Amino acid sequence: MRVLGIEGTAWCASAAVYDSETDDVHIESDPYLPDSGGIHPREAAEHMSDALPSVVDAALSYAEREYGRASIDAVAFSRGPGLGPCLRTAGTAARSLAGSLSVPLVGVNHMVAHLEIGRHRSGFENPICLNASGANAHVLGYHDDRYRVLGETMDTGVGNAIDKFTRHVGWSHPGGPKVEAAAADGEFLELPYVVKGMDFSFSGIMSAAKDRYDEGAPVEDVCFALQEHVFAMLTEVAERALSLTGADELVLGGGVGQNDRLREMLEAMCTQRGASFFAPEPRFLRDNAGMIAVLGAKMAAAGDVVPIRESSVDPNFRPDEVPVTWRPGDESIREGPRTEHTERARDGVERTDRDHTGAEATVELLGDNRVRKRRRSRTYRHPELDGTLRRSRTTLEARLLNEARRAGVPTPLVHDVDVANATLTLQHVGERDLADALAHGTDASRVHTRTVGRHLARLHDAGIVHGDPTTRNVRIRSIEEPDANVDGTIADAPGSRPHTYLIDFGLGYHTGHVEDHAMDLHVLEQAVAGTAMDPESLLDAFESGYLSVGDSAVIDRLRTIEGRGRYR
Ligand SMILES: C[C@@H](O)[C@H](NC(=O)OP(=O)(O)OC[C@H]1O[C@@H](n2cnc3c(N)ncnc32)[C@H](O)[C@@H]1O)C(=O)O
Ligand SMILES: Nc1ncnc2c1ncn2[C@@H]1O[C@H](COP(=O)(O)OP(=O)(O)OP(=O)(O)O)[C@@H](O)[C@H]1O
Ligand SMILES: [Fe+2]
Repeated sequence: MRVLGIEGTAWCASAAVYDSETDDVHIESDPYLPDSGGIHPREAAEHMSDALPSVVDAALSYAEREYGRASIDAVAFSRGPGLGPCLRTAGTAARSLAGSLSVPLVGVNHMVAHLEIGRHRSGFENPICLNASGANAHVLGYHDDRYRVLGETMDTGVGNAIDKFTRHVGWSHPGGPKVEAAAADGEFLELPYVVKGMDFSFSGIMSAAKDRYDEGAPVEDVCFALQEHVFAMLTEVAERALSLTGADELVLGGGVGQNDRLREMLEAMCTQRGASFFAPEPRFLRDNAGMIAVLGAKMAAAGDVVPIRESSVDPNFRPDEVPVTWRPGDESIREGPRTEHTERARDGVERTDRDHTGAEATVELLGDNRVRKRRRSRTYRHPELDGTLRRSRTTLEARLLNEARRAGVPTPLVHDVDVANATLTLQHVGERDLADALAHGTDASRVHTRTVGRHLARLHDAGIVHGDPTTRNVRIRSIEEPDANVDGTIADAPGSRPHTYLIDFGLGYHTGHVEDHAMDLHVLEQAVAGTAMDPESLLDAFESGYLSVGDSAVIDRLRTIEGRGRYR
């Protein structure tokens, strides 16, 4: 099959021809470069209408030369996300071409295309994908017929964040390559580092970077520090996603993926944990119609075409809204191939009797009902950032584990704290992780998730957030008669051992803000929705547990967070 792809979400007017027999992708692009400042939506739309006809002509001439007349079988275009006026221009061009060539039209989600091109070029079966583009930043995994958003930016996209800093220092758009060049001569300085579970935010680090520059720090140093912090955050969340799902393949997508330092960090992280990493070549990372044509061919082959009258564009098109028609539905990130350590990590009850390597730490069983948790040095991080993070998270975890227990939330006892070696000796609790139980979808899982809701509400009431309440950070003990206990009350029976514990408080902090509390719930719900069987009833149980103790304003805020168009 041969597909003509059209890309026009924002800055890049592009057309491509993909031949699925030979796997050849020919791309013609004409970028919009603003004279000053960032991307102006009106100028970008004007560029799109001026430039698109000629790149389409060039792509069609190529197709005719290579494959002969009438060689195109379908036209694929980006339906969103992106700037409305640009999308509409590209959509109109695609519709009229499909009409004049008398071929079907395929509406492609641009972010899924960034992901699928990596999967296609790598040959990986079931990777986690990190999309690091201008207007977006998220980690995705395939589960239950959709690409689930496992984590994402809570404010701007990663490239836009970097571009805002370079505008502040007076550099022209795009800023990413300039920051990369300047960073080569820079030295480390400390900036904020914000990871919440698998979500992250850039606003704090960007205003701190501007402040450091305004205070006279050398711009090379600020650029160096920006890259070290921002890319370490992305690498950390990618590793967390691998750890949560047990996947052992990672692909990178998006324009910021052209950055050597980001690729180096991701490569190092994957090597350290025995996973495979792939980044497509730069022409497929930045916006391009090649990725639209390649995904368009897969969709067309699956019959996933769109009638012209239903082909309107969607500036807020999220990747998890796309029904994935071109992959077998029974594939899931949960079922992905396993490395030796994830095999051990995912084998159910026996897991507790073995040592374990998490995203951050190695947990060793010591006998005597104790475990030793050591935060390993991560070679991808700058040594200074690495040391600070490991030490501060160790101290914080010890303190918050104790405070949480005083607030009535079951946590392991802290037997010993060795900050210099980033090591804690803790009570061994529970029999397995909630994540392993959820994969089997039993009634008892609902009891446990309801209890997690109550635990988080108690924690929040005490002014603490967990910061990373994924299903790997809940330890459970089996409940013999789950049906008799569906209200989850047995944890409270006097003298009984708890059946649900919270662990891993290294990302926790003190706060009374409803927004921060709601983020905790969001992290838990993303983890459940992204990996569990029958997530709906689990989420209901979780929220009713939370409401039985906590503030309904937090649940209201959670709905707002979920509904937010977060990309700016
Ligand atoms: C919706 C769509 O229009 C949007 N497109 C987009 O963001 O363009 P993309 O090509 O994926 O990424 C552009 C960004 O990529 C950054 N960039 C390019 N080269 C870079 C480099 N060497 N280092 C860091 N950032 C780089 C630029 O500064 C710019 O912010 C998206 O994919 O989110
Ligand atoms: N006190 C404990 N009792 C029993 N098992 C534990 C305990 N602490 C940790 N574990 C086991 O070790 C695993 C990793 O621990 P933890 O989550 O604290 O480390 P981590 O590296 O921060 O993990 P991640 O970042 O993947 O959540 C847990 O999922 C759990 O299976
Ligand atoms: Fe893009």
